[in-house]
Amino acid sequence: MEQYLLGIDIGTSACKIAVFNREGEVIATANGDYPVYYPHPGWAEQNPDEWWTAVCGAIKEILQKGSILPEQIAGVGIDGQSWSAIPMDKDGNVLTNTPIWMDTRAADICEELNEKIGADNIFQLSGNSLQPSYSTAKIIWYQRNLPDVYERTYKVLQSNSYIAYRLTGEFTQELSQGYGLHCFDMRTGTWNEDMGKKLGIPKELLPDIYPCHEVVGTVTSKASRECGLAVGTPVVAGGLDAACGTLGAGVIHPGETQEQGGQAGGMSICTDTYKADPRLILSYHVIPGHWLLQGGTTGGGGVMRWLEKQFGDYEREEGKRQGKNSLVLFNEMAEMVAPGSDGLVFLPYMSGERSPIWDPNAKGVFYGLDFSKTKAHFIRSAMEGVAYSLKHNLDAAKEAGAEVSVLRSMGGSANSLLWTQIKSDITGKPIIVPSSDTATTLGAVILAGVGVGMYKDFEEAVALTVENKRSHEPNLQNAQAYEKNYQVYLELYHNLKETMKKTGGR
Ligand SMILES: Nc1ncnc2c1ncn2[C@@H]1O[C@H](COP(=O)(O)OP(=O)(O)O)[C@@H](O)[C@H]1O
Ligand SMILES: O=C(CO)[C@@H](O)[C@H](O)COP(=O)(O)O
Repeated sequence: MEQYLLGIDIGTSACKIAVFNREGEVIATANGDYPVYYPHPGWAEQNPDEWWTAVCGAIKEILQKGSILPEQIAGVGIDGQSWSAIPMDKDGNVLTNTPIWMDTRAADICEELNEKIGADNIFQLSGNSLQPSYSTAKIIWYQRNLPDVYERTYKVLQSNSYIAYRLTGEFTQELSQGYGLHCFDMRTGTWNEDMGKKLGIPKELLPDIYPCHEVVGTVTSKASRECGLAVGTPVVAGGLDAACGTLGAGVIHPGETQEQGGQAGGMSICTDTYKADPRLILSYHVIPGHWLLQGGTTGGGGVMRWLEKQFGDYEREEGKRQGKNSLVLFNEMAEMVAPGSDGLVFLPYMSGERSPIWDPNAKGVFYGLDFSKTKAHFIRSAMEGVAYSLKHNLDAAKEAGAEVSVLRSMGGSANSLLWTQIKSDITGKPIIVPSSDTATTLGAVILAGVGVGMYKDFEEAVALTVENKRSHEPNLQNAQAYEKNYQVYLELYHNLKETMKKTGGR
């Protein structure tokens, strides 16, 4: 009976489940959707129980459609979106929806803590500046605004650890998501009790930390009844989605870099020495002894999803007639517009903005409208705006001493040849695409495979499983149009920053 590995990705737009064989071939995939709730400006929440329901549905589907026996699954790896803060009671109940990585409701708390503790003291320990998107201030927000929830909280979990809990009944934290909390010492990978006290986060709320590939438990009989996996199937601690996607894109050596096009956009540079910058994001990689210097916008692939939802009724219908995805039609339209979108420039700050500007008041902007502009211009300029944010982050990383030569792209946006080419042209970097939709689950599966001993180590796993599908070289003919627009992009935010504060948003 051939043995397989199962990967679970708790993405922002959906959970993605995939079963792989040892060689990294996809045996079957299934997705399960769930909503993001935006109850107030600046808020963005999800219901972790809805993640679990979607995961169970997708696992059952995958076992059935892949004709896979539950006993064939040798191990499970889970990755998840960053910076959730799931308050759990002792019996394993979720006490309220979790604010997700886009949520900026705790901006005032961050200002207060930065003032009181010293922004630099926080950064020196955690390698990250204290910003509302991270998990830290969300916990303090519960304390102040939902005291009943806070009182009943036994442990705070992250997205992937929550699914690990539902599968195994174990409360855990793994290294790569430690960066969500500013009492996590980024040099030693341990909780720092002293900083926890200063921030107001007692150590008791935080689970023990495990290496990402360590087996933390096995599937319980309750979980088996709910999701269909066999009782006793080993589950590893798992990791951050960006870090698993980085591993699944084959990025395991210093200097290698992943480009991420999920709901969020961004990049992750692999380092084997501690290299932090307050404008960027620092986490542990999911492979031991390595860090990821990351940059991330709030408006990555999600911008295209949003445009499609708001303005894609016609393409959705037409797509059905032509047997094409509406996003494929969006791509075809954008290809008809010249590089630079005839001067239409987009700022992708769709839920405030994360690195490198860290501004919860930042807003999305289309600049340069006139009567000649069409829907196709909006689509292309949205793609270009996301690519400018990538360049902005890469430039900040270069200033921090992390030089990048090649990008390895993953995530839904990497399905688009046009968007990937635009990113290559705007950054001036060659881009390799190993796999777009399954890189992240592959990373989770590699963790499981190393954890249960199916692979000797990460080198062997990556050599066996990661395959380059296509590559893009930067087209320098487009450089001038893009460079001009990039300067406008930078100036727009600079000039609108104060105005953005006045128009609310949080
Ligand atoms: N052909 C395409 N062209 C442009 N964008 C695409 C295409 N296919 C998928 N996407 C984008 O990919 C995003 C989903 O990527 P995914 O990696 O699945 O995200 P997440 O992990 O955040 O749920 C969507 O927001 C969608 O806009
Ligand atoms: O913050 C990060 C990585 O540090 C983001 O990548 C989020 O984890 C969201 O990921 P997606 O759901 O968009 O894949």
